[in-house]
Amino acid sequence: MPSTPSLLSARQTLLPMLRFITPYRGRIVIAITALVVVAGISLSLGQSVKLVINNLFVVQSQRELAVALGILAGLITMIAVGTFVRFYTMSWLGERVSADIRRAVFDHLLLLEPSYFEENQSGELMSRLTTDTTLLQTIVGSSFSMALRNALTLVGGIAMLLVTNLKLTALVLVGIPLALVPVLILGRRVRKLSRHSQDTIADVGSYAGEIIQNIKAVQSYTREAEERHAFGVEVEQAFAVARTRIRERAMLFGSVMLLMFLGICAMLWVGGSDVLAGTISPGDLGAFVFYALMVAMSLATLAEVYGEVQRAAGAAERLMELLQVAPDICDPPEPANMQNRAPANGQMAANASNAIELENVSFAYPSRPKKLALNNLSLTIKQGETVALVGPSGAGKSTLFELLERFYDPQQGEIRQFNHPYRALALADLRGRVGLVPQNPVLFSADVWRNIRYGNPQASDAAVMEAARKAHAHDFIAALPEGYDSFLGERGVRLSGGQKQRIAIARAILKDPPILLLDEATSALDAESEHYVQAALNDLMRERTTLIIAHRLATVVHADRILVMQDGEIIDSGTHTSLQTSSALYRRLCELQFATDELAKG
Ligand SMILES: Nc1ncnc2c1ncn2[C@@H]1O[C@H](COP(=O)(O)OP(=O)(O)OP(=O)(O)O)[C@@H](O)[C@H]1O
Repeated sequence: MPSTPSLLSARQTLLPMLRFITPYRGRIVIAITALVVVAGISLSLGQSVKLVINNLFVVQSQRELAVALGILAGLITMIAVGTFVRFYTMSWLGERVSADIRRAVFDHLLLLEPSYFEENQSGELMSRLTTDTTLLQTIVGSSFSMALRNALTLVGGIAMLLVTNLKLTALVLVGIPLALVPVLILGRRVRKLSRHSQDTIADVGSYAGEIIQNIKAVQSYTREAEERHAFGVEVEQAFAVARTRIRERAMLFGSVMLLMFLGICAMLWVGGSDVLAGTISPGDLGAFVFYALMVAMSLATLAEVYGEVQRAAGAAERLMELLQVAPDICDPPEPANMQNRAPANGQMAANASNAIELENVSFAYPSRPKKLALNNLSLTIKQGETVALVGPSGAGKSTLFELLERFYDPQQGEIRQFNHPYRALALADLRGRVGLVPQNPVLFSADVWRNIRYGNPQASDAAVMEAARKAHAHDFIAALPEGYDSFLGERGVRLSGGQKQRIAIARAILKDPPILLLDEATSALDAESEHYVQAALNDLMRERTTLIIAHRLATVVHADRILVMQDGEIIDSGTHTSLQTSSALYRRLCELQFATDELAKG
């Protein structure tokens, strides 16, 4: 989404950026002081050059030459020290500010609701977190101080030129506006191209990310050649954009150099003639050339830095844009006070007999606003009840779970938890009371301890092991190569489906929520796994309000109530026995879904 840079957007970008820089005012003052001192001393070097040349060619005195060189050496030492201080402080600032921005962006991302991530690819967000922040680091850490130093040298240099020789200065000053023309024209284009370039790189990243994640699918369908080609096209597109950008930058840099040095040649011609005619001293011409070179160099550097600033402005724009995305789902200004922040089982307030209520809830996913995933749904689940959800694929069972975790807000109707409307509850309170055991549990690339403790970070080792025991997971964990210290997840031990589920169940046991959302695995587990998972679930469900997306006969038979869903509506409810006579859809589902169970039973 390339945007046209405007003054307004620049201001909108820079203002929020200030909040990241102001905490380090002190260091900025130190850096700028060092910078001004160095620039001042550099400018005075011209006078030393004049002294050295005049002593050498005009006075021809060995002693005075030594004094002039001594002064020069002293000044150069001061420049070295000043440069160290400036360089260190500015680079420190660059690293610090980009680290702060990285953290702020990540912290902000964690607040955004899942639908944001459906619309924005993770690869692009990653690229913003890494590439864009690195760009900003260069700008704060080096480009900014380079720009400031060179701007100072430019102004000081022109002043010194004027003092040294008016006629020659006039020549240089004609060259400067000429050099500024390409800077302004090309600089603007560089900024636009830079944003485009970053976007295409992000596309490359997300493409590769998706393929790597799904490498098995690619290989099993032997689509390597196609993917290679498609990725090649992406990379070449990114290269083409980058090539245009660097060509513009190179032209920017080259034309400034050309114009400046042509100007200096013209000046040497005029000045050299004056020295030959005896109207100015060789020292004056020497100092003048020194200042003119300084002015030329600083102008060239400014042109280059300008291009970089444009690039970084693009990066900053994207980052600040991201920080300004307001989460749609967030805490209310004054959350309802639920007395027990995490009520233990059976300790609920006496009036909280309804654990979950849905009243005329209608919901469509933001990406498919026309299709109602839940249609005018009303439902009350009493505390301690076990309710099974059954229904054909696409009926809205998982959607109901998503709403109960408040990943989305319904467009119509209200959801309540223990008599409090969802929108009045703090998210941490609301989600703290709901435990989810998903069909495909997520394991992080961390050890077993951390994976189970995700349910409750404060839990002691003993509590983690106790939860694992209750989830019938302790024995297989103990048999892992490093027991509870074994790494799971992406780069760790691969666990079977049943084992993963038991880890997820242990996590939920540790969290100890009053409401439980269970999404049973559809894939058949082997008899032994099934037995352990079922035993673990039975332990977990005891004394909790439980809502299960059921795929197994054993589950529905034990449920207090079964809800039959179709097309986002609850079309029937009752017990297994009553539904078998009252609901045709339920009977059909039973025949289809539970056929395997019956088969297994013999
Ligand atoms: N993130 C999403 N964005 C847009 N539409 C979605 C999204 N997730 C689900 N849907 C749609 O919402 C409807 C309900 O889907 P849901 O996943 O709740 O069904 P389900 O009953 O859980 O089915 P299954 O048993 O196959 O998981 C479907 O039409 C589905 O295509």
